[in-house]
Amino acid sequence: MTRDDAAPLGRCTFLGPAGTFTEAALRAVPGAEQAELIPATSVPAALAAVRAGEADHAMVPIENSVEGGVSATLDDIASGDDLQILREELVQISFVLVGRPGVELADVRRVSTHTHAWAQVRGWVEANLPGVEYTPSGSTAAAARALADAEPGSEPFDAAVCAPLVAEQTGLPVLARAIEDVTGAVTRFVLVGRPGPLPAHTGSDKTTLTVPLPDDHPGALREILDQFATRGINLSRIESRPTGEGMGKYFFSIDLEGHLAEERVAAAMGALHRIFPGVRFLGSYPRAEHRPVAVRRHTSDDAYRAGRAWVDGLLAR
Ligand SMILES: O=C(O)C(=O)Cc1ccccc1
Repeated sequence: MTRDDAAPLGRCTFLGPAGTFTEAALRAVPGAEQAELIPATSVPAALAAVRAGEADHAMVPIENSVEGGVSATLDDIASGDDLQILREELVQISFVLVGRPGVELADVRRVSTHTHAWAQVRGWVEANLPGVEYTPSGSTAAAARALADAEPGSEPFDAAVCAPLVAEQTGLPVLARAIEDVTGAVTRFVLVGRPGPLPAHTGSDKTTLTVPLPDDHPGALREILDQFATRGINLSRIESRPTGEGMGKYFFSIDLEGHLAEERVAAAMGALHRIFPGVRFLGSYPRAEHRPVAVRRHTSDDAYRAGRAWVDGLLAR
C-alpha cells in the first residue's frame, strides 16, 4: 500500500514559534493552509507530540548545506518509538540582525539565536561585532520574540539573528541584512509522521536509515557500505553520531538515493538487517530536487527480476 499524496496534514507541529525557517518549510507543503499548525519549543518536543498522538505530523530541520546534520533531529528520530519521514523541503536561508528598540549596531554586546544560525553568521559577527556575547535560543524566532516581548530596558540581550519575516512580524529594527557567511545556503527540513504506508515511488526518491555499530564487529562500516556499493546505490549523506550510551558507541545515519519499493534498495535493506538487526528504516520519500536517480542497467528492477526468474527456472528443472 502507498500513502495517498493528498492525505491531509491534520494537526501539524513544527519548531516554533511563528516565523522560524521551519515554519516556512511547513508552509511550502501543499495543504498546509488547511492544517492546524502547532508551534513546539524544540525538535524533541515536536517529535514527542507525534509519538504521543498529540500531533499527526511534525516539520523539523535535518541538514544544512553549511553546517551539516542537525543533531537534535538525527539523534531523536534514531531512538524511541519509530517515526517515518514522508517528505523533504529545501529552504534558502538568509539572516537579518534585529535589535532591541533604540539600539545601534555599534552598541550591540549580547546576541541570541539558534546554534545553527549562529554557526552561519560567525564570520560576519567576528568582522562586525568582535567580542560579542552569545546566548543560544530554541530557534531564531524565539530569540527575536524574547527581544520583542521583553519589558523595555530589561531585554535579555541586545540583538537577535533571525529570518527577515520575523523582523516584519515583530516590528523590531533591522540593524543588518543578509549577514550569512555563505550566500545561497540551504537547509533541508523533513515532514515526519508515525509509521504507515510509504509515499509512492517516483523515480526520484530518497531513503533514510540508521545503523547502530555493534562493539564486536571489525570492518562494520566497510560491510555497511558494501551492501550499497554492490547494488549500485548512491549515498547522499552518511554521518556517525554517538548513541549517548558510552564512549565509543556510535550509529550511522544514512540517506541513500532510491525507494524501498525498488529491488536493489529492498535487497540492500534486507542484507543490512541480516548483518545488523538494529537497522532502522526511517522512510522513503520524494527528493526535493526531483532529479531522477541514476540506476545502472544491471541493478535495475528488471535485472533483479530477470536474475530471480533465471534461478527459479533452474530450481524448477
Ligand atoms: O530557528 C529556526 O528558525 C529554525 O527553523 C532552525 C534553523 C536555524 C537556522 C537555519 C535553519 C534552520
